[in-house]
Amino acid sequence: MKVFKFGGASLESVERIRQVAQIVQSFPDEKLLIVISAMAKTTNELEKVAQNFFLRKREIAAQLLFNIEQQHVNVAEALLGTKDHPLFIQLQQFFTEAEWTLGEKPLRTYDYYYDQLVGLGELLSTSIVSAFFNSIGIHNTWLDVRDIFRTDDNFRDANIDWPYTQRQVTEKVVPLFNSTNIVIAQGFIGSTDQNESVTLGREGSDYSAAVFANMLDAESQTIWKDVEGLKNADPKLFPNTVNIPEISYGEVIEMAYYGAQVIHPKTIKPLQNKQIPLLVKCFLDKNLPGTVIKETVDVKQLPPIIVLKKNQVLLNITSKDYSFITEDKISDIYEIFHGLKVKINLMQNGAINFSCCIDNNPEKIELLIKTLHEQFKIVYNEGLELLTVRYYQTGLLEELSDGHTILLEQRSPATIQRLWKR
Ligand SMILES: Nc1ncnc2c1ncn2[C@@H]1O[C@H](COP(=O)(O)OP(=O)(O)O)[C@@H](O)[C@H]1O
Ligand SMILES: N[C@@H](CC(=O)OP(=O)(O)O)C(=O)O
Repeated sequence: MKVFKFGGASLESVERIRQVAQIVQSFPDEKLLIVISAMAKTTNELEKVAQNFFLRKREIAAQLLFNIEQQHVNVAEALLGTKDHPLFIQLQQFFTEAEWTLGEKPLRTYDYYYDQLVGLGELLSTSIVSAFFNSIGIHNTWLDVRDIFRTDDNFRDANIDWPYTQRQVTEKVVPLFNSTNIVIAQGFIGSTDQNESVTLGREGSDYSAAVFANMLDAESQTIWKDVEGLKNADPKLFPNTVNIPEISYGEVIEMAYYGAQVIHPKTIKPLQNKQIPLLVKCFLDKNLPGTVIKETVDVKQLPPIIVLKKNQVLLNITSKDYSFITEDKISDIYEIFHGLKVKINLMQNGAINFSCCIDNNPEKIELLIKTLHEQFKIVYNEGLELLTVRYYQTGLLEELSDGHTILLEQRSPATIQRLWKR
């Protein structure tokens, strides 16, 4: 059994979906559990639907939803060559359910409504791909992953109930492979014990695939991307990147921790626990070697690994009476960050101040500053970038930093981080 994951970029257009079909066809007789994300940009569009609904701008929300419907119906029609197919009834049902949600008064939290609306993207994309595959002879079974992945009600970042979900996988998913070679399921979503839809965090489909791989004891998980494999930096941000043929789980966890937006940070643990290799392959050319992520790889083989996080904010936190920032105060500061679920990307403390760098997330930052302000004086600086280089070399570091004003720096033998203003 292999687990495949196709992300939004691979479903960007009718042509790309046909390319995905060709990849799947090149694995005849394999048992494949295929996890699929929403078509490119759909999740962002659905977020706008949720925001407008919550702001009680129902007409705008309904119009945005209608646009998404049109776009999906067009793709489905282009792939199937007809509108006379049960798929269109299924799509209609999904949209009717979303319209019911839009008809409600938003009495519960934003995160709850977000999850009821935003997971729609994966239900649509999987239904379309499944129907298209069946129409061209790639026989498969469509699975509603909300019947399998049981989570808590931590909406927008739900946690999987592993024992319950494992039982569901064993009792409901494994038997499907007696009558089909291919099962298609949604990434990113699950459901609570009250049958409320949840999402697992943005870009969480890699993680969904890893949960399946773990629970199915898969021989490997492959994530199909628009890049030749895992590279030493994001090729959209840096020229002259190189492909990394082999890298360890630990190193990928570090990359994700520092903000590399290529593999979801939660993906590795379920795979590492069962020593399942993670392959990163290019859907544009499946013959490229890609990257193998496994337990041990000699770090001497690795090039310098570069991660750049944009849109950072530096907070300088000082006690109001200029007293020392000692352990008790640091503990208060941590509690505030933890309570508001704000991740610190870099921190440093001096005698009377504590500096830290966080993502500029407008949803959270206002409340964070307000809460910190009750005890501390806050100065903040926006529009910054955080560079992390592992296995750094001086020449490269100076080249990358050239012309930038460095506001904070931290280094260990393996890693350097620099927060700068361009
Ligand atoms: N170190 C890296 N190696 C390769 N790609 C990277 C890296 N860091 C960031 N990326 C970006 O990840 C993108 C692919 O991931 P993503 O857009 O999330 O795909 P999908 O949504 O289809 O799964 C690439 O186009 C690339 O710009
Ligand atoms: N569609 C969701 C989940 C996901 O993982 O997408 P992708 O595989 O395209 O990053 C998102 O955009 O967050």
